[in-house]
Amino acid sequence: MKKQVILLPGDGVGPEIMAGAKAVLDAVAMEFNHEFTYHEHAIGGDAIDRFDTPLPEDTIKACQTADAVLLGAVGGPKWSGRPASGSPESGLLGIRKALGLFANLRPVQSFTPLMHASPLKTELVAGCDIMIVRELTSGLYFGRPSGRSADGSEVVDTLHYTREEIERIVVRGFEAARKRKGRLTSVDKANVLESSRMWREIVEEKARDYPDVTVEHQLVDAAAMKLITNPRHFDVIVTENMFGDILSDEASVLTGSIGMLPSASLRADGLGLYEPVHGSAPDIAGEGIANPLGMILSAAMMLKYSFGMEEEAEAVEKAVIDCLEAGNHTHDLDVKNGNVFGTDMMVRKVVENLSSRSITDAICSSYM
Ligand SMILES: NC(=O)C1=CN([C@@H]2O[C@H](COP(=O)(O)OP(=O)(O)OC[C@H]3O[C@@H](n4cnc5c(N)ncnc54)[C@H](O)[C@@H]3O)[C@@H](O)[C@H]2O)C=CC1
Ligand SMILES: CC(C)CC(=O)C(=O)O
Ligand SMILES: [Mg+2]
Repeated sequence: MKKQVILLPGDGVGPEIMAGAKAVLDAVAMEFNHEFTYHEHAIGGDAIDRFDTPLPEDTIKACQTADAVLLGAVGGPKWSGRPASGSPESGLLGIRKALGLFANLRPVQSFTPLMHASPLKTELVAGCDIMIVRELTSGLYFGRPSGRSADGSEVVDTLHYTREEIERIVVRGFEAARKRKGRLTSVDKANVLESSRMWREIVEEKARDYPDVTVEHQLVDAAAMKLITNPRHFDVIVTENMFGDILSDEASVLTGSIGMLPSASLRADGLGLYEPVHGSAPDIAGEGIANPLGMILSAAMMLKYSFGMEEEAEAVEKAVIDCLEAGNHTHDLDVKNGNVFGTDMMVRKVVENLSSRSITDAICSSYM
């Protein structure tokens, strides 16, 4: 199959891990006889520096006509003085909105070789497998008004939803639960927020169409606690944009590192943008030590969700697990034994599990 992928490396560790995902996709293309072509475009701080805007028109146009988009990360201290509306992060919010990517899937699973890398007890973490379904193009990150008064003494952000926006993400949550263990936890703050009350009503309405799914409601503060005290309780979590953002970083602790978590941001027709859950990690950028696995697993999600390449996606996931089982890891994973590798060597270990020695050498020599 021929597929055109837009690469948005962005800032900080973004370009370092993007190179790793591309190497893994090159291995998949060779092994499964596909042709992936890549076009790189600017976003975030990189786009501010080069084009004076965090989201150039050209980037939006390229993404709109692509088969899928891969994104590294945006942001960093270099651009921290800018107003929210011109920040690197606004470029990311902007591309999600421009492409209509309302459904953000964030799978969180505990990997057996990393069980001891989590600060949580192994008996709590073992067997965790959660899918966070986060609403991505509305809610608190997009509501208007948002801003500061002229004299600087007042600020406002707005949590706004239409019925249709809640319905479509709730349906995604039910659909995901139906394909998994059949349990849906809707997370809200209905004891305080009007938006959450409507969210709850809609979940109850949609539940009638999914008698095979067991539904519960949890308040977000209690859900944050239960994610740590009883993570295996959860199957699918469906929630508002900011709640999902916060809960997914928290849930990453179950896996041992935020560097492990991938995500897919999807539109109804299957167009997707794939990115790791973490940010640009400015504290380690340029050191060549970032964990590339969240980015690589995001590329696996692209193969599955945008290209329908289930077998190829499973091959990448297996290559990652085999790499970890061989004792390989990056510095962020607090594993006692084994080899601590930098980004490039970790990528090579994954590519080795997909390809012959000569192909691995060819791919990695051009990339490292
Ligand atoms: N999707 C995106 O592009 C996101 C961007 N950001 C932006 O990133 C910048 C930094 O934000 P932070 O709050 O520091 O969050 P962060 O996720 O970038 O980093 C948090 C901690 O996790 C570590 N970390 C993150 N990714 C890692 C990886 N792949 N390997 C090893 N360690 C890793 C970092 O070194 C840091 O100690 C900010 O400008 C923020 O707005 C934050 C979250 C998401
Ligand atoms: C705009 C982003 C920085 C929000 C975020 O942290 C995320 O999507 O994970
Ligand atoms: Mg986040």
